[in-house]
Amino acid sequence: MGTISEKIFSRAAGKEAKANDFVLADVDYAMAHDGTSILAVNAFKEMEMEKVWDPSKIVIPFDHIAPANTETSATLQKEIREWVREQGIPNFYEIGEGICHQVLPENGFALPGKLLVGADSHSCTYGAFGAFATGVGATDMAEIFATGKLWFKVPESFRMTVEGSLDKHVYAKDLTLYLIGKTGIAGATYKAVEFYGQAISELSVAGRMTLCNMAIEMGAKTGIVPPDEKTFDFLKNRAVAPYEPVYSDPDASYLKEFVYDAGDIEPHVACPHQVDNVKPVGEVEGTHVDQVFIGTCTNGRLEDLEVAASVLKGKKVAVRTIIIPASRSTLLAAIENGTMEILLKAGVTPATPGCGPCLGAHQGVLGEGEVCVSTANRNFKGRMGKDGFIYLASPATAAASALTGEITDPRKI
Ligand SMILES: CC(C)[C@H](C(=O)O)[C@@H](O)C(=O)O
Ligand code: SF4
Repeated sequence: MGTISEKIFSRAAGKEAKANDFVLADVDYAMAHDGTSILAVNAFKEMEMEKVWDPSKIVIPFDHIAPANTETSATLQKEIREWVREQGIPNFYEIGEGICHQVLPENGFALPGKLLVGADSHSCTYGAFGAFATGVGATDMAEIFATGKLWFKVPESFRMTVEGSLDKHVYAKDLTLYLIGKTGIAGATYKAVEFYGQAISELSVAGRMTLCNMAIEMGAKTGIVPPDEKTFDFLKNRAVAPYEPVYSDPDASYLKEFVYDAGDIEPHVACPHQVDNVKPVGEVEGTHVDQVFIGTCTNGRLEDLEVAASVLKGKKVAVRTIIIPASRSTLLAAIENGTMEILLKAGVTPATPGCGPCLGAHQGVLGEGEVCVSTANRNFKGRMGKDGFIYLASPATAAASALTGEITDPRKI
């Protein structure tokens, strides 16, 4: 019978949908942020549309260059705010509320069985809740704004199982980088990757978000973790609508199945300039570091900040270290439980919840030849400054490297 994707598309298209079918599907929630909504809004206006299909289903967070860094971005943001007001879109999140991929789950939009589409490639993050969630371009988003529908080719699915438990000092990010290293940046192109196994069930909700966030980095259309009690607990008092969890059938058909052993996974880093250039941290230990960045939609959640604090507690960073909580509520929680104080005393520089320097626009871009250990999801050439070098790592590895000024195995701190 069906995979999770086939089942979600069957419901959303109102007829049985199988892998490779083309379907016109009803989108449950649509997201566009300050970086992409202006393009979508312009395309929407060009279509001579007046009203969006359903203002309550559209979510607009301001996170990418927030607060604005130039007059141009300030003016574009002003135009989006005006459009949001005109359209009566209630789910608008101002600068400082956080990164779109944190804001949607926290506010209960990322729900099992739903179809979510975002004008951002890391919208696959919501698959951590058993949704089918994917990124589209601005003109597709304009189509959704207008009609609430979009054409999809139902993806074929991969089944990735990670058996056993991760070691104590190995985190969701290490697991994710390991899987991307095995699959390659194009190894799962246009596939939906379903994740199974003990190591996946043992991941926290935040860890599952880290994993699904980076599904796109193996080329996947989305990554999906089947929802369980942890998911339902997280959604209690948050879900904006009733939802129905969807699971694959025992005889569902997968294009490929992969089985990995969590015991084989150690701390990993993705070396410049490609996300699948993944190595165990030991192979690059000692590499000089100029900046450490802990944050983003991949690893800016409370547990990530807590891990960093556990490494930095009572010590001082040796290089400039920027820490950006993924959302206002993450920042508040980190203040309330003392995490923020530990980090500040260790010498880190905080910034407004949002994307920060992740996309190379502001708040910590790199100088020529500089090296950054970052907890983000992309390390392409030019990503954080045109001649910078980015090593992607877990918050533990990033914090350990901040203490020494060189890439450091967190197990040795
Ligand atoms: C700006 C936006 C379109 C982009 C994306 O889609 O991923 C950004 O979030 C990124 O991570 O590069
Ligand atoms: S934090 Fe980085 S990867 Fe995530 S949405 Fe923002 S720019 Fe994109």
